[in-house]
Amino acid sequence: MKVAVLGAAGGIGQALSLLLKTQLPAGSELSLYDIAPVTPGVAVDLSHIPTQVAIKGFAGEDPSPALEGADIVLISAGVARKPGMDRSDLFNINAGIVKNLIEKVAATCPKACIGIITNPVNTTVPIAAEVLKKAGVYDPAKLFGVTTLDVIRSETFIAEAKGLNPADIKLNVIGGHSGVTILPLLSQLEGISFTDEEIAAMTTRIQNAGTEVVEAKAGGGSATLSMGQAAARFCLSLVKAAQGEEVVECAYVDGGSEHAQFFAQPVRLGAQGVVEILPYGEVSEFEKQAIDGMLDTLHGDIEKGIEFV
Ligand SMILES: NC(=O)c1ccc[n+]([C@@H]2O[C@H](COP(=O)([O-])OP(=O)(O)OC[C@H]3O[C@@H](n4cnc5c(N)ncnc54)[C@H](O)[C@@H]3O)[C@@H](O)[C@H]2O)c1
Ligand SMILES: O=C(O)C[C@H](O)C(=O)O
Repeated sequence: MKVAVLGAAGGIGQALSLLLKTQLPAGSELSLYDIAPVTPGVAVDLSHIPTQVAIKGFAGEDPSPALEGADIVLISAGVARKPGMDRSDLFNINAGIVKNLIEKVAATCPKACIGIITNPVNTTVPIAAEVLKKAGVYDPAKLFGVTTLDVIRSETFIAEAKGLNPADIKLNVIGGHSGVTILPLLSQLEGISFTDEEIAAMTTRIQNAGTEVVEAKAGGGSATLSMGQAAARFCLSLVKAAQGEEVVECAYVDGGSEHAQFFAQPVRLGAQGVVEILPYGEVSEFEKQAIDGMLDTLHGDIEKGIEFV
């Protein structure tokens, strides 16, 4: 199993690469790519950690050498938010970066599962889909917007609020990955009850959690360490699924929703990526209204990505 991380010298890329170096199964290969010249050095640094995961770093304009033979490609290359910005403000720079990188993925490892972390995810994933379609290699079962950070934040905040172990919290977070398009399905939590006020406040906190980090970092970027953990969890789920384990994760995927072409919801993973896009189940009236309320934004975000390519 070979995993390529594009954007590997960045805040997320380095944290993610560290977690993968220590947690991928023995015999795996890790390939780090970034335009930053430090990237081979990041790989040398990580290579001194005693695990049976081979690691190599690549810098420069062309990611192709890093992509050769990759089974999984995780993309966090691009710019991050500063206070006062929305994720959509990153479109002008990140859309082109994702487009160029996906063209190389299409040419070099067209059968790889691709996890897009680069924001705005609601739009960069449709961009990736269009690029792969143009290259004639699009398999919707293998393209994911990584929304796992919304899931782990929900697990953390709910456990904190209710005095529980976060490991015991299991929930779906659906929609997309920005503001009102992030919807944790709190009504589905078994054995945990919330007042209407608590539901509204918890939903808002989860939706604004990215901004909470951006403001706390005061111009120094957005979530990197928690995102590294989230992306590692998602990647390790893909690896487990490839090895025959039954795994379900929420992700932003193509073609499983009545609401929008791309929608985050639970997906059952297997050796070839998505085996089945699962229904997200019963929702409360509050959640139904929240789904209706996110759709204009989500459709606009998706359209912007499709038009870009
Ligand atoms: N999906 C999510 O939940 C989530 C969470 C946090 C951050 N993000 C997004 O992830 C992205 C990266 O965030 P970060 O904090 O790691 O940023 P960062 O600035 O620390 O790192 C980005 C890296 O991308 C590299 N890069 C830029 N252009 C490149 C190119 N063309 N090819 C290869 N590498 C390139 C840079 O050299 C840098 O090392 C941002 O867009 C951010 O908004 C997404
Ligand atoms: O908020 C951001 O800009 C980064 C990321 O999407 C997050 O949710 O933390």
